[in-house]
Amino acid sequence: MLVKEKIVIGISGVTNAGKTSLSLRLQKALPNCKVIHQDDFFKPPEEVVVDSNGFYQYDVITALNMDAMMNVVNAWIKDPSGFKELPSESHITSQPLQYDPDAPHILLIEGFLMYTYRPLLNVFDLRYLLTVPFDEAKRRRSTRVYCPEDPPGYFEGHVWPMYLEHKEEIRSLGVDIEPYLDGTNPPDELFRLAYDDISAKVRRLSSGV
Ligand SMILES: Nc1ncnc2c1ncn2[C@@H]1O[C@H](COP(=O)(O)OP(=O)(O)OP(=O)(O)O)[C@@H](O)[C@H]1O
Ligand SMILES: NC(=O)c1ccc[n+]([C@@H]2O[C@H](CO)[C@@H](O)[C@H]2O)c1
Repeated sequence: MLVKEKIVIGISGVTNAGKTSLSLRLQKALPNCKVIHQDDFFKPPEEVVVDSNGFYQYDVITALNMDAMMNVVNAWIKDPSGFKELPSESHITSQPLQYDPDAPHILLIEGFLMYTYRPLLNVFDLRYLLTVPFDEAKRRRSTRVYCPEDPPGYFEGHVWPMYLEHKEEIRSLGVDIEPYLDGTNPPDELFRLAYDDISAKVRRLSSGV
């Protein structure tokens, strides 16, 4: 008998910290686990504000369709084993890769801007933050192609300052965060650190001891 049958876990952190890679690995290893990616809910460019430098303001909450994201989250909360009420399952991984009828359902939500958005903040049972320093985040980001592409100076002029503001807001709100995960760990080590911490806490939350 489970004390808690549904557990929602946040994997947040700066751009390119490794959130997507880590979440997909965790999904393969955790029982009854699905993943939602916040990046799937960006508004189209024509709905994103452009500042006086010509920078699209992508790294703020208004660039995301959070109502649509909350609809998917709430659909999982209502019925973690199916999404019959949604027209499409495209914004959530379709099926868990590990089944265990005696284990709770787990939802991993990964995204860069989640712990200052109150409707989502209150849904999490566990909140993780992946950190990487400025130089590493910038280096990794320079290997990626976003749509629209990052213009010169975008990382220093928009992405990183917005991240710092977000981190400060998390601190000032007093949001509870699990021990930070160091995203500069090699992928296997990072996975092991996260998996061990999450599985111990899921066991504790679901059994009530
Ligand atoms: N532990 C790691 N060590 C080194 N590089 C990593 C690690 N994890 C991911 N990467 C690399 O960093 C880049 C970003 O990874 P990933 O997409 O998982 O991060 P993210 O935090 O989801 O990024 P974004 O917020 O931009 O979507 C990729 O090029 C990936 O190969
Ligand atoms: N997915 C998108 O529409 C998009 C477009 C431009 C930039 N981004 C970046 O994604 C990161 C979060 O993963 C943010 O740092 C955005 O700048 C996303």
